[in-house]
This record gives sequence, structure tokens and C-alpha cells, in this order.
Amino acid sequence: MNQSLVIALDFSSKQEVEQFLQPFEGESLFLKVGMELFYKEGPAILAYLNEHNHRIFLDLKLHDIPNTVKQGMKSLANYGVDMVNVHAAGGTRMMEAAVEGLIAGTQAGKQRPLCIAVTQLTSTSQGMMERELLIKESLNDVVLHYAKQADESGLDGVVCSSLEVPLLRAHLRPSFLTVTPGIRMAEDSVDDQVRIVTPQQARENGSSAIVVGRSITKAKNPVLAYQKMKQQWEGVTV
Ligand SMILES: O=c1ccn([C@@H]2O[C@H](COP(=O)(O)O)[C@@H](O)[C@H]2O)c(=O)[nH]1
Repeated sequence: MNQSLVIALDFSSKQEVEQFLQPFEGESLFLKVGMELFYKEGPAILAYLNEHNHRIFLDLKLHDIPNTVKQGMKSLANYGVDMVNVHAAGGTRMMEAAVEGLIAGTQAGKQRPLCIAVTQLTSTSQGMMERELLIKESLNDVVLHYAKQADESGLDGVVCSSLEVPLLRAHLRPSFLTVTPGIRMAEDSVDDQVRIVTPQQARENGSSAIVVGRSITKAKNPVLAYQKMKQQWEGVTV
């Protein structure tokens, strides 16, 4: 997982995914399947990506009462994905239940998928959090609080902005995963993201993995965009 670049497959059909992956033929990638693709194509899309030897982050962000999340995770554990997630705002009992469900649903002798918790979405600003969510603490404090609760609940890490990673590194065990979307090259459009960094900043901040969608998927040359991102993320000088 460490130093992975995860490509967000935010497409509406398997056909679009096939078209996108075609020029990467033969390369094993770490791919994120989110709501748009999974709700359209269902588990078949995961089987397809598995057949092509890709690693999968299934980003469905479960957030419900503990029993419902537990049973949902029990089903997701069967899909051969590497990582799943929940919203930390569901609370510690819900996060514990997520891990229980994954363990219950994983076949004997196999490793359960990693489970991480979304702290605050990277599209959330301090102002929006205060006005709309009525959370008055600083974004850093909220992210740290949720991350500590995720750790205490037996999760493997969190989703946060890389901006918060140095703070989390100072307070949590070194193996605790920080998976960070909101990644843009300096010249890229920000879109709906708020807490963004470049791949180089993410590396310097100590992110475990970066998640990149539109900067690659909407690029004129996605393979080139991926390679540039990867080089900056890995600190390769060209
Ligand atoms: O806080 C979060 C949690 C998840 N995401 C997801 O990551 C990608 C980012 O896509 P971009 O096109 O690079 O903005 C997308 O699938 C989100 O659902 C996030 O951005 N922030």
C-alpha cells in the first residue's frame, strides 16, 4: 500500500473503463471504484479488474447503523478487493462493526480487505464545516480526533487531505495509513476539491497513498499524465 498512486475510475460504464485502461495494457494498477461505477456495473466490474490483475480500492463510504454496516461489509469482503471504507462520522461502534463484518466475510486463510475511514471530505472547508455541519473545532482537530477513533476501532487508516498528514504522523502509529485524495498538479483545475496538494507535497507530507481522478482520467494523454504524477509522487527527477 505504501507509496501507491490510486487512479479513481470515476466512469459511468465498463465500456469507458475498458477504453481508459486500454493504453495501460499489461500494467498492474491500483484502481478505485466508487459509487458511480459500482452502482452502474455492480460486482462484475470488480471481477473484471481482478481478472486483469489490478488492485482495487472499493470506495463506497459506508455510513449507517452498526449492524447494517457489519452485514454490508460481510458481503463486500467476498469481492476480492484490497481496501474498503466507511465514514468516521458513523462513530466507533459502527467502525468496529465494519471490521467485524469484514473478518466474518473473509474466507479462512485469506487476508481481509484493509478498512479505512473518511475523516472530512477533501471538498470540505473550515467555513463549510462550521456553517453546514455545525462543527466549530478546527479541521485539523476534527481530522485528528476521527483518525484516533478509527485507530482505536481497529481500522487500518483514514482518508484525509495530505495537508493533515504531518499532524496525524505526529500522533498515530507509523503503520497507520493516510490515503489522500485532493491531488492536483500545480497547473491543474481544482474542480470541486478544497484541501488540495501536489504529488510532491503529498510525498513530503508523508501520505501513504495518493488518489487521483480527473487529472489523469480527463487528461488528453492519460498515460503521460499518470507517469508525470507518479514521477513527482515518487520523487523521480527527469
Ligand atoms: O475526501 C475524499 C474522499 C474521496 N474522494 C474521492 O477521490 C476521488 C478524487 O477525484 P479527483 O477527480 O482527483 O478530484 C473521487 O473519486 C472522490 O470520490 C475525494 O476526492 N475526497
